[in-house]
Amino acid sequence: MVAAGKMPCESIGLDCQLFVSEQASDEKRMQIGIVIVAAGRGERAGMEDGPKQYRRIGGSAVIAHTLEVFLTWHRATVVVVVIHPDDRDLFEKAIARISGADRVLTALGGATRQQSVLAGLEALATAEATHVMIHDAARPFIDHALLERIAARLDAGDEAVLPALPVFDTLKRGVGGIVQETVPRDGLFAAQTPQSFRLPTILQAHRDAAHAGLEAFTDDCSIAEWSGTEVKLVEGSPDNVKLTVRRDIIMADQRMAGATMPDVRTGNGYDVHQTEAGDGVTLCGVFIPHDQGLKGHSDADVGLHALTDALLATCGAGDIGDHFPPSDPQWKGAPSRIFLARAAEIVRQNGGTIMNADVSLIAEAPKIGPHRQAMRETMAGILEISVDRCSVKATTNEQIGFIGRREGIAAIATATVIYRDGAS
Ligand SMILES: Nc1ccn([C@@H]2O[C@H](COP(=O)(O)OP(=O)(O)OP(=O)(O)O)[C@@H](O)[C@H]2O)c(=O)n1
Ligand SMILES: C[C@](O)(CO)[C@H](O)COP(=O)(O)O
Repeated sequence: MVAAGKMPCESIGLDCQLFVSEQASDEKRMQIGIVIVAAGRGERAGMEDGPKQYRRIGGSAVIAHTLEVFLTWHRATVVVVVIHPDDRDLFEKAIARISGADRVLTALGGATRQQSVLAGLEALATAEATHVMIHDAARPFIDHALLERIAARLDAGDEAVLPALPVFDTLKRGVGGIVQETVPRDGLFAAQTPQSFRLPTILQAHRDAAHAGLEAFTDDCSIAEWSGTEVKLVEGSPDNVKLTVRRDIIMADQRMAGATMPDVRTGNGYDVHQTEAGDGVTLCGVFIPHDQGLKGHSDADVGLHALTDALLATCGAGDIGDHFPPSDPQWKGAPSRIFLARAAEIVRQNGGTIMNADVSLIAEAPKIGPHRQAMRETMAGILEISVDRCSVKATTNEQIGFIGRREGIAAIATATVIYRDGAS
């Protein structure tokens, strides 16, 4: 249905590219651009932890959730995000892991939401869009079903569309803590976003309002109403709440966390060391008396080396040689538990929880079975996880090849890690 392509553009704020999609013929007449306003300070939510649109809910910034919904909606052509000039770093960090984020255009916002929207509309006007959906970054629970309901109204020719829900509470007007009157709620609706328009209509209305010095509009439909445009109501979504106060963010975090798919990653590792004359080998942290030793810069523990690589692989952190180069004399004869502990630390620093560690040892001798439990307990101790999450298996090489000739011992390992925030 949609073939996405890139088109270079002049960025207003940051380097960027426009996201352009070729619509199927039935939708070709309409190009729906998106403006997401994210330049507010979020004072009502408290500024101690930064503007609310960059606070984390369910492991990602609020704005990342919002943006993802639009970037994955097949009818969105151009996406403009309006940011505060002080928030460039916060924005880039927040969207770094979103697929398609490199195709987002940014503009710089103003002191009021109204000014920020106008900046976004002006940016959109330079791109190919016939219609626009204007959305609050602070409404991360927007969904495709609501976008489709609104788009259907635009397809039908409506100039201005407002998603809204009827007000169910009894409404009071109060002054100084005293109720003055009960306000009839019949016909009253709570306005949501994305408020959606034919682009030339709302752009002109916004420009006219600004020229007239009218700066107190809190939403875009008010401006359309002021300009004499008929605004059609569509049913909003009860989930599409705006995060306004601190409690909203806490609730949103709990809700997102419950809904977020776990980010489960697996990594594998392999290691081999040559045998040499000696009196024993260290495998998975356990010394086993034997008629051979293992040659290596450290203690040559192939099991823990393979597992170290497997863990590093779950967060793209390179391999054991990157962190503990064999050329570095400080690792001479080092116990390999140091390497594994460091890999576990790196995983945790990236937001990972180690779920499982599995090592297969491939050795003609010594016999591993009698030591397997001690090995599992050693691994569990180093990784600080329970023993039932650690596994050690062993096999001979059926007397074939270098392992079969007792010239070396090898290990392969698999690690499973769940990441909360996405590894960085
Ligand atoms: N100057 C502004 C003010 C608001 N917004 C955006 O408009 C949306 C809705 O505004 P609101 O919830 O009022 O956000 P804030 O202005 O940030 O909040 P507060 O009034 O509590 O400071 C938010 O996504 C906000 O970032 C904006 O882009 N530019
Ligand atoms: C646009 C809006 O989200 C619709 O409900 C709302 O008007 C923003 O107003 P606020 O007063 O800045 O919260």
